[in-house]
Amino acid sequence: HEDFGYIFSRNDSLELSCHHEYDPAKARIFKIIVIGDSNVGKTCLTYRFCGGTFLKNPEATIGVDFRERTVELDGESIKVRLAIWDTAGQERFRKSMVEHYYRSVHAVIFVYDVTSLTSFHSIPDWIEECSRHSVGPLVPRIMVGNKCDLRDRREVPTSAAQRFADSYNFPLFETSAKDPAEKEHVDAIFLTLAYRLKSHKPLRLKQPSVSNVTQLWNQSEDEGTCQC
Ligand SMILES: Nc1nc2c(ncn2[C@@H]2O[C@H](COP(=O)(O)OP(=O)(O)OP(=O)(O)O)[C@@H](O)[C@H]2O)c(=O)[nH]1
Ligand SMILES: [Mg+2]
Repeated sequence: HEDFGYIFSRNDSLELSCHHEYDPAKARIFKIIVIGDSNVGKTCLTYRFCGGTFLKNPEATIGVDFRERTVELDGESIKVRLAIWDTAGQERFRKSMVEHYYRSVHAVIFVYDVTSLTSFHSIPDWIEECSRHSVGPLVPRIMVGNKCDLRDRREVPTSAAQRFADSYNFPLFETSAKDPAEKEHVDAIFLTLAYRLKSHKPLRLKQPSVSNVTQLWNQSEDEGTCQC
């Protein structure tokens, strides 16, 4: 079937029927797309979250790579399956897939490379592509600046990225898929999104404990607090 979202839901029900302890009533699956220029580290970030390690020598993504991780929220009471679409940044490897990327998407992660101003300046184009594909305003969007481990090569100051993110009302995170010390932070970024998707309402998030994180949910005053 052409629609990969459909394949996901079929696999989902297959697996659900094989695992008796898995309560389908408590399992929800969300499609998250990871978008941004080629070479910003989308594959390494998603691999870090789903595989737990830094992927050495990744190849440019062709079309899309699917990754998935089930996370437990609120202790173990709620299981959420994150179906992560690691998209291709190179135009020639993505053009036939773009419609599939955006179909029935639940959340969008825009990634840039903090050592590449060009990749940061591309973000408006990615936002524009997203809007063109009728992704609704209620679909959460976040921005991630990757490769923070390359401190000497930084080209995108946090302050500029934060101003930009604020102007779109996006939370901003800066992290590194490579730095092992950032592993928990990468988890926290995806968990943040999972909580938001689960609750279906905007959340005001606490500043994560990792010091070089910048994040904001610029939401209204009457919102809850994330537990991560
Ligand atoms: N130093 C450093 N290098 C990274 C980091 N994340 C990714 N890289 C490197 O950046 C290069 C590109 O990483 P990918 O994850 O393949 O980039 P991508 O965004 O998936 O690229 P496309 O698939 O072409 O869109 C690789 O050489 C990675 O080793 C990071 O956090 N720090
Ligand atoms: Mg890739």
